[in-house]
Amino acid sequence: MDFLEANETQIVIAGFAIAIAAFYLINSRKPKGCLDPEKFRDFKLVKRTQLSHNVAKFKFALPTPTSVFGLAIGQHISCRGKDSQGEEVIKPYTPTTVDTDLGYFELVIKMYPQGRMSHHFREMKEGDYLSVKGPKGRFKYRFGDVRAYGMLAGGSGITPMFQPPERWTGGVGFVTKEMIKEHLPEPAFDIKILRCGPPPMNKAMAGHLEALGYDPETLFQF
Ligand SMILES: Cc1cc2nc3c(=O)[nH]c(=O)nc-3n(C[C@H](O)[C@H](O)[C@H](O)COP(=O)(O)OP(=O)(O)OC[C@H]3O[C@@H](n4cnc5c(N)ncnc54)[C@H](O)[C@@H]3O)c2cc1C
Repeated sequence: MDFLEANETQIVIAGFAIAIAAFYLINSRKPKGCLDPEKFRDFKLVKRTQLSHNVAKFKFALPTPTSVFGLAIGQHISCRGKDSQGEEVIKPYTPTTVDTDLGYFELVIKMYPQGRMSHHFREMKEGDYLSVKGPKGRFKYRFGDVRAYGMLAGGSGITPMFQPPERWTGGVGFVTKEMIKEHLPEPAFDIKILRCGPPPMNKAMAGHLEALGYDPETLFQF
């Protein structure tokens, strides 16, 4: 009996040792990200592309050409800058790139005339550094979690939706109830509808989704 108990203890200890070794092996193989959730880190602006009169794409370099940013799809970052009065300002932004884009990340920013962080981005030149902290956010995309996603986006809320699809194949334009019915998965327990837009749009979409019979449990607002 004593012999059996001693053997069982050894098996349990061996099991623990294997589990710890496997944990370290898996984690040492996982590429480390460049973000720190506690501390701001600086990234160099290497390219700035004007997309319209008030929207620009900002490309930032990671420490090496093979570095991984370390941001799950659907999560965002905090960016720190200075407003026109020289006061510190921190705002959330969602990169349009994903972790398979090695060595860099990109932000698409809409700059408002009186916007505080907009001022910082408007002033940024190639070679300047941006302070970034993260990852942040309640939403985490995991493949297979639901059967289908539906996405409703407007304004700068389009940026989180740029991440998952290679190319947008859904509808474009003023979003009506009919448009939702045509393009989004029908109400069901195993789908998720994501929405991200200006507050009036989010409110209108919430009304349409409720009227169409979507369960609130299947809705997520960024
Ligand atoms: C999760 C998340 C992700 C986001 N991702 C992106 C992204 O990828 N790209 C992007 O461009 N944005 C994104 N945003 C929005 C972003 O965080 C900022 O809200 C946006 O850049 C505006 O910030 P700002 O400091 O420039 O403007 P603010 O200073 O907040 O001003 C916003 C607007 O209000 C007006 N305003 C400000 N003060 C007054 C006042 N006293 N009276 C009247 N009007 C006033 C300004 O003129 C401007 O039009 C995201 C937001 C969230 C929550």
